Amino acid sequence: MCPSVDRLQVHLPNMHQVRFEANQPISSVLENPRNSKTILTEFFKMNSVDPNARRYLYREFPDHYRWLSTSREWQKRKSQQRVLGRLYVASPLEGERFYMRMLLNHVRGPTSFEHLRTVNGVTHPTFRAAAEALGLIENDESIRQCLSEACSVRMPTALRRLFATILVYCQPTGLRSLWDEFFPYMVEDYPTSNTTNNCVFLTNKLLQDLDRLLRPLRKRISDYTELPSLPETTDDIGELPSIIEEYFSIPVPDEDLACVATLNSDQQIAYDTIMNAVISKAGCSFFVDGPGGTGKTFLYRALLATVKSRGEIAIPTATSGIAATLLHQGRTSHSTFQLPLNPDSSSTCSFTKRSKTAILLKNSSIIVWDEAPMTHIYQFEAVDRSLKDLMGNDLPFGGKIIVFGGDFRQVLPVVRNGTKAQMIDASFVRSPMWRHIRILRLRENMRSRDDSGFANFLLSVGNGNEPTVSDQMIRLPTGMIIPTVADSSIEALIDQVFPSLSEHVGDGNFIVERAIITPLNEDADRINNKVVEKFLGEGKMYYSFDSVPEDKRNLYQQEFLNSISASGLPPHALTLKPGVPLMLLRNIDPKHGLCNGTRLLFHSLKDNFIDAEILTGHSRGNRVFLPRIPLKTAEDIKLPFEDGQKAISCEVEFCLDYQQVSGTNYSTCWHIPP
Ligand SMILES: Nc1ncnc2c1ncn2[C@@H]1O[C@H](COP(=O)(O)OP(=O)(O)OP(=O)(O)O)[C@@H](O)[C@H]1O
Repeated sequence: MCPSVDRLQVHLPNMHQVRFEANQPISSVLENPRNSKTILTEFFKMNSVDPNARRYLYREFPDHYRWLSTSREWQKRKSQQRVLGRLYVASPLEGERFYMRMLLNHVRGPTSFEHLRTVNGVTHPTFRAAAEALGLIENDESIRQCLSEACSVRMPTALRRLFATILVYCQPTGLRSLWDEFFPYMVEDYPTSNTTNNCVFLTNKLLQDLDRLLRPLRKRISDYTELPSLPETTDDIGELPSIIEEYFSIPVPDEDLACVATLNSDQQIAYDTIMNAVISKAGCSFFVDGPGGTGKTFLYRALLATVKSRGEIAIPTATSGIAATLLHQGRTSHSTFQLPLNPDSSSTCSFTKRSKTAILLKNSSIIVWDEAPMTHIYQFEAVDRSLKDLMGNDLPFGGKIIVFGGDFRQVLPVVRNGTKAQMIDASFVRSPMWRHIRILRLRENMRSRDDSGFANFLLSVGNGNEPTVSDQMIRLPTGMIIPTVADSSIEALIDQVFPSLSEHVGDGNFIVERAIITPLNEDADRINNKVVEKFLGEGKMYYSFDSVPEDKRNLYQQEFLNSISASGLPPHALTLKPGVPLMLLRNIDPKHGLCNGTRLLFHSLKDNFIDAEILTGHSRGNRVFLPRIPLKTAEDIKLPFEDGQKAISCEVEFCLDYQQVSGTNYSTCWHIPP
């Protein structure tokens, strides 16, 4: 019974229920002013006279105002009593009432039905149109609008990438008309051909470019039959030698080659040992073991650059997309080996012996696999089986030179709801192959060279040497703790991590070096909102469109779906301002630097896509456009319905990855004291 619940009417103008006696003349019923006052109309009235009332949504109103049924009016609540407001249900089949209810759940302080239909100064004829203008419902035209808005920025490269992303993730209908409409904008930066058939030249060039963008996403332009087809002569880019040609067409970065000259002593020993194996073609596997910051990635870059500059193939891969972006031409291990999504003890990789993947693997001199401790044992076994088969060699991994690397102190394979023992059992060290692997150790923390206290503390936590206080909690050194200050601890934390934020708006280097890490989405959302408030200017709210497939009876109300904060999905309402840092939550296009964990800088406010600049990885500095993408919640997530779908408004969240707590990928790593 506590807190009490007030039910709130939801009715269209003059469509509310009125009670009257059977013998009452209808004219007296209509003339009685009491009958035209409802909980909703009086909510509007209160908003028009009391500025304080405008702070609340309709459903929040009963917590601050009390409905007096005798006088039929709202009155400011004096007591601290907690009251919940619940709006009566409306089904999408009811049309306008459903959309009005949706608006009531998002618009604060409406003063009339007409005001509720007004978005950015425009009064829309229907509630549906208003909900659409506010970005609450998906529009049949949304993909077209997204592309046409993107055209106005006049960045054909980003536009072509956006078009490829839409092809893969958004399943657009009427593809041919989208192509026809946006073709001129996508080819704007191409040189014109002197040949008579300039249009054919531009079409083929665009098709080739799109095909190149689609390949890493495992699609081909020919999969989209509505589009013009790529002529035979140009469609053979992916034939046998071309994959190797493509590999060598990208030059070795000078800064990676320069790493070789500055290796520290541990790195040098590891480098020499591995290079000797490469030169003598002695098939063996290594594991580069080093706590966070000891220069594992630095060593891989040196190795990969040296091998490639010798004219040999070096394949860089990593378990997560974000680690892959740190390596030149790096791809996730899923994509490199075409690993099954849910492998078991007898799985193999899905590439065939004649595929391009197989050609590249077979001809490679070295494979570097970063973040190996995060990979499930079955995935290593699948790669081992497939490489043995490919190479016709029974040595571990078919006799290939593989350099695994990572840090077992960081993240082990994720076994959802698994115990510690299950996670350890799923890890590489439990594989029979582990005993064939030669361990190379890196010990000097290169990231915290000027802060040995922090480096030692981190190592002590990672090695499990730090004394626990109770419940396996460790005591943080006082210097790392921000003292609790009544209600403003979060503010103090934000000021510490992002000092003088307003002076650094748009400063990618400042932003990318700092982060606040928190294990719960709920806290991340709360902190994000506070940080975004500190940025100057008006924000733009991006909403998700949430739905449950097959929910024909509309069992799940919008506000319930909107309130779910599922792992891996951004919040329903995401406020962004220019200069705000973002983090991508999906592997959209790892090859071009867009993967789970990529950090971006939000550029400008657009209604239908996010215009941002990549701040991390090899694609740093590139501008990208991210459309709305349909996403599903994970299948094993505990929701009261199966197969829940959450089509989210955008892919980004200024939120922080909590996977790397002990890895300290960020220079400042603060823990919020409990
Ligand atoms: N020999 C070196 N000379 C100069 N700088 C180095 C050297 N080795 C590593 N660094 C620098 O130290 C920092 C940490 O290195 P790196 O990212 O390679 O560590 P890591 O072991 O891969 O860390 P993590 O486990 O957190 O991913 C980087 O900024 C890198 O450029």
